[in-house]
Amino acid sequence: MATSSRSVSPTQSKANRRAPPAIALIIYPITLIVGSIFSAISPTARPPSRGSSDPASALAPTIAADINVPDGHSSPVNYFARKNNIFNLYFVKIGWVWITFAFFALLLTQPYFTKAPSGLRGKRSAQALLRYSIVTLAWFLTTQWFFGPAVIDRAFVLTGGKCESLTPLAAAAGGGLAVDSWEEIKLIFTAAACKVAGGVWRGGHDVSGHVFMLVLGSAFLGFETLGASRSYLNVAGSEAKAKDDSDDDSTSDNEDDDDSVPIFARRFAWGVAGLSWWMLFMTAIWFHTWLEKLSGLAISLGVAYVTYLLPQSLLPWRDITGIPGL
Ligand SMILES: CCCCCCCC/C=C\CCCCCCCC(=O)SCCNC(=O)CCNC(=O)[C@H](O)C(C)(C)COP(=O)(O)O
Ligand SMILES: Nc1ncnc2c1ncn2[C@@H]1O[C@H](COP(=O)(O)O)[C@@H](OP(=O)(O)O)[C@H]1O
Repeated sequence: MATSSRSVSPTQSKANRRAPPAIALIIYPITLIVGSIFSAISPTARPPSRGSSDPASALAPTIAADINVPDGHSSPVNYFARKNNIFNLYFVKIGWVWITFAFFALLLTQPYFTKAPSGLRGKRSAQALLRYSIVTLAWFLTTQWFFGPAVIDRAFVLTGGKCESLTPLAAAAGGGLAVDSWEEIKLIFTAAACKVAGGVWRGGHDVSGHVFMLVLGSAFLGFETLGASRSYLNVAGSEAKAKDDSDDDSTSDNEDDDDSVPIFARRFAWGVAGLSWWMLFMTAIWFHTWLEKLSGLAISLGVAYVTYLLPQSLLPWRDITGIPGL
């Protein structure tokens, strides 16, 4: 890397001061640590069979002891420990739809985009769309498809995991899959195909898709909303100052400006980010091992770093992706 791109010019340091704060990301490890500690010490979260004498307990999932056992296998005491809780079904399981809606709501309503000086408007929107594309591509490759099974599924198989408790008959009947031998079923090797075929995805390192998606999605919305809000406050502040300074006996032209739509869009985006955080906390308490949560967190923070923090120090990258609110 050229040293010149790392040296900090006055303009750059001013830009960095206005950039979204990296320290905000600390909320994610804290959430996972607090959730995991709670799950280890709470009597409701800790099943009686897994006492402190079990040396593996620190690495094991808690009440949902086998997270990949199909629904109905156990009846957790807490509503949020159920896989079929309404927030999991209609919010997390289609989480990228909510994140996409919230992002486009910002893009179409925020003065930072809609009231930008001509020339800047297109650039800001294109850079925001690029940032959306980067995080969407990362989400897509990690959880949905990576030239075949997703990164998460490949990691699971590579670390020794497989689809168990599955008979070819059950597979054909349960999933309607055109397979007639166990070997053929194993070839499918995605968590979704295994579940559809009535099997249990067991054995390997199961990176938490929930942790990955909820951290990435909420960080993305947090950075974008914060950027748009800061810019809004600056614009509003300077407009108010200009208004004060001017000779103002006449009625203001701005009186008919309606801020309710941009404000609603920002609240909606914060709402999606906030609910994502809450579901992350629930995942931290009720699902997965420490290590599986950590790997989901590491991948998502890596993507957030490349998209939002690297541009603060690497000028050529900043010129491409931009920084929200600048
Ligand atoms: C100029 C803009 C271009 C954008 C595209 C750029 C490149 C992106 C490349 C491909 C992306 C294609 C799809 C983008 C679609 C965006 C719209 C949608 O959100 S449709 C998808 C809806 N699906 C979801 O939201 C699923 C979310 N759920 C999950 O990911 C998983 O359930 C889980 C990870 C949360 C948990 O996994 P599980 O195995 O436990 O279920
Ligand atoms: N906060 C949450 N609420 C409900 N279920 C959750 C959850 N976090 C994880 N799970 C469930 O735990 C399993 C593993 O999740 P992941 O690997 O994505 O983190 C998934 O089960 P299913 O795949 O049977 O739905 C998922 O639905």
